[in-house]
Amino acid sequence: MADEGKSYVSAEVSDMLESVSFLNIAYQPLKVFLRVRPFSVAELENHESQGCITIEDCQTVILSAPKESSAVKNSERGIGHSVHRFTFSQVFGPETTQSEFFEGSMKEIVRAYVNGVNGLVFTYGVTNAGKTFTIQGTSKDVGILPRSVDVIFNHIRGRQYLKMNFKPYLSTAVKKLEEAQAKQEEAIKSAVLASLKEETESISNTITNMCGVESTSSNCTLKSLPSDSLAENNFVPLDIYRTKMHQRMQASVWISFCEIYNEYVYDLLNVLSASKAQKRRVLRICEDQGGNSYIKDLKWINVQSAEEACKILKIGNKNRSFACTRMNEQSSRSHSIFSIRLLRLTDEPQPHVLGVSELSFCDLAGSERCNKTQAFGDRLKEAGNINNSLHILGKCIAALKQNQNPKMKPSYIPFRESKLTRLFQPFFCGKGKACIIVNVNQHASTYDETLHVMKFSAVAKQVIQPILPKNFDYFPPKLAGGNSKPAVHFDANIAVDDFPDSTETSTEEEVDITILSHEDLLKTTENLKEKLVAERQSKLLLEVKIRKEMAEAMFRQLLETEEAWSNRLEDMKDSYEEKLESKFEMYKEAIKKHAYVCAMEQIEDHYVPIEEFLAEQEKVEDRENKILQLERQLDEQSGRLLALGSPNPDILTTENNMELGRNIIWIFKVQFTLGIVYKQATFLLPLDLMNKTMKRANEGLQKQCKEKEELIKALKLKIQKLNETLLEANEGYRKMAEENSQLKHTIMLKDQEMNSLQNWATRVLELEETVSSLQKELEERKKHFSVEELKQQKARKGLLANLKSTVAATAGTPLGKGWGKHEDASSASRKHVLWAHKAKE
Ligand SMILES: Nc1ncnc2c1ncn2[C@@H]1O[C@H](COP(=O)(O)OP(=O)(O)OP(=O)(O)O)[C@@H](O)[C@H]1O
Repeated sequence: MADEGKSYVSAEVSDMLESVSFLNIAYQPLKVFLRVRPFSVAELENHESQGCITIEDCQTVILSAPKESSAVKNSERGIGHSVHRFTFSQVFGPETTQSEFFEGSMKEIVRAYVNGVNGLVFTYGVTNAGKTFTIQGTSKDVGILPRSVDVIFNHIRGRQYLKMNFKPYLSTAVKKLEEAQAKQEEAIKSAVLASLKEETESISNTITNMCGVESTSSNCTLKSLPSDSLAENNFVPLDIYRTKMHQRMQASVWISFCEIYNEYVYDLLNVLSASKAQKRRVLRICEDQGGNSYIKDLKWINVQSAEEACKILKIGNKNRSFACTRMNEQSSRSHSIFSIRLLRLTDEPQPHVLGVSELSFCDLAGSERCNKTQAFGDRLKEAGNINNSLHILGKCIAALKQNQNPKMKPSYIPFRESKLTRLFQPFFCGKGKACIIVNVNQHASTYDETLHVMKFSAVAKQVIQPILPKNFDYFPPKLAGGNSKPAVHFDANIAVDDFPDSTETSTEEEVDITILSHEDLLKTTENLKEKLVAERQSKLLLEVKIRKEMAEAMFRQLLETEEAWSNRLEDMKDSYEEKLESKFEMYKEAIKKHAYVCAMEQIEDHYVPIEEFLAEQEKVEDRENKILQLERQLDEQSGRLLALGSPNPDILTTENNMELGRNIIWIFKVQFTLGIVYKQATFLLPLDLMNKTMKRANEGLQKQCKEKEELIKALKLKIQKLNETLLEANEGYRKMAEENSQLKHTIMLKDQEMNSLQNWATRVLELEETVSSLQKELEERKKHFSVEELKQQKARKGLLANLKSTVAATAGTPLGKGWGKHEDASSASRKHVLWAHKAKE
């Protein structure tokens, strides 16, 4: 049995954790929850149940491959196992209710979120595994998203900031809006809400029932929820996490909903015209100065109740890309991201922002293979894009896991290769807590896909997540006021309770110094001086520490950026090289093909099969032989004829002896062999006809000879033509050689392109130089800072001298007045020094 998903973290990572402990970064393993969905009646009837998944305990499941699965076939071939064991942060069986699941998985994240820590939850699994059910649920049985919204609104109840003049901006910033802009926001919200028809409000009604807006007690849900639903779901009150919130704090909730479909980002809250013919606008992913990704121009809608939030969820769902696959009638074909930003503001007439935290729910598209869904055309393209982005997510998780092992060479994490991972990147780099919900069904038919999902989660479970300390601003927020001027300063990860209350005053400052004696005053002055020095020293130390941390963080960021760039360059170089090589090959092939086709065409025109040619040649030789034979025969016959022309006396005697008037019968046997035909002719001729006959035979033979000669001529002509064809083929070959040389020339040009790529590499070197110059600058700044330090010390000495002389000079004057002036002057000079220092910085 393969044992997967165990935590191998402690031994490997402890060294690394020690080495970075000075940065006070908290590390915690990524939480991975498994939810097994129950069978539906139809599935049980289809015999989908084959005992593939067995829950061993609350953290372990065992997967046993069914007979038809590839896993069984592979294990029979000796590749892999047919039984696998996986461990998770927690396993939720098919009988788990929505509320139990929310309790077990989301508690920690939502609690951290309302206290200012960002959170990301995403569901991973094959189509029809219950991802959407887990996040959104049904109108009767809501999922983790509506439940989290409910907890958030219960948490901020009574302290909601109802105006819309503070709005989330970029990735972690807040923008202060003018009155007109705030009104515009209200109009946008009304337009979005108006797009939802009245009759489709069942979810939100349920939520209204659940949270019972008019009710104030924490168990209002129990009171207002329908009794049957309560019995069915064993519902647990949602607002049990109502934490002690600073009474003087207000909160404003903003919501966005988008989808990544075929690697394009779309805003699901964009109101489209009723005709639906309008094309959806594609949004871009950008980065702010801190390197945080955000979706440019994404709509953020201010919501003031859980009901409104659910309406918005419903509106977004209407615009989502669903399709009917073979495995799920309403399959999500995109990754959807529902985000809630909580702005924490001070409770003042002119509030200022204390912090922003974000909670995102990402419902990933199903990770099925294309053949299982029987996808074609658009569906196939979707499946390809879904699989690609999930594959890159898997690659990032694997690289994160590898990089946490200090013994292994750090590998490049391809966050930028897909939109999804680009948006998730900050969560894996310390922006907040992330958790993965792995959804699986128990179908035997999707066993192989489920096994794949489990393997992904086994790797994910070993990832250690860094959580940056609250005072460590790794992602410095850009802050903008009404006119995009810097307005408010806050740290996204600082909890409200951690903020010092600026309105509180020290009791010491409130002492009336006019009632003190001269000695007491001197003592107080001395005390104050000491305190001042101590305070300054501690501030300086703090500043040095902060600067050091900042410098280290910056340096690290620079190194990371440099590494990322050089990796990217390497990748680009490799891919260009690959592309060039494949193009060369393509061109080569194309030219070869072209040349071959041309040669074939030429040959086809003049083609004489070699067998035919040889047969013709044989025939010619045959006929030549026959002609020779015939000539020889002719000679013989003409010799005989000549002999007959001067008759032998013996013969004549014999002839005389023969009957007069009787013709002498000469029997000639003329054998002709013309071509393939053998002809035997027997002539019985009277002597006087013989000459004529011979003459005719001679003529015939001559005619035949002529014919043969003509045939020979024709054959010679054919041979000549064949020779010409050969010459042409030769010419074609020569042209091909020429084209080949042209190709070589092209290759040379491509080589030059390669050289230009090498110039890129030189640019990398230049970048390195820039980094070193930045380092130098940093050094200089440090030096500068120490010089400033010296100056400040001098100013401080001058300040003290001033103080002394003023005390001496005011010995006879009313104390309060002189002291007050002196205080003003010294604070002015202090401010002056500080301003000068800031300006130099
Ligand atoms: N825990 C559960 N209890 C009861 N029914 C469930 C559960 N999980 C899922 N279902 C039901 O299974 C079906 C498929 O679930 P769902 O649509 O959530 O799958 P999915 O993984 O989101 O699929 P896709 O990726 O195709 O969108 C739905 O009808 C849903 O109601």
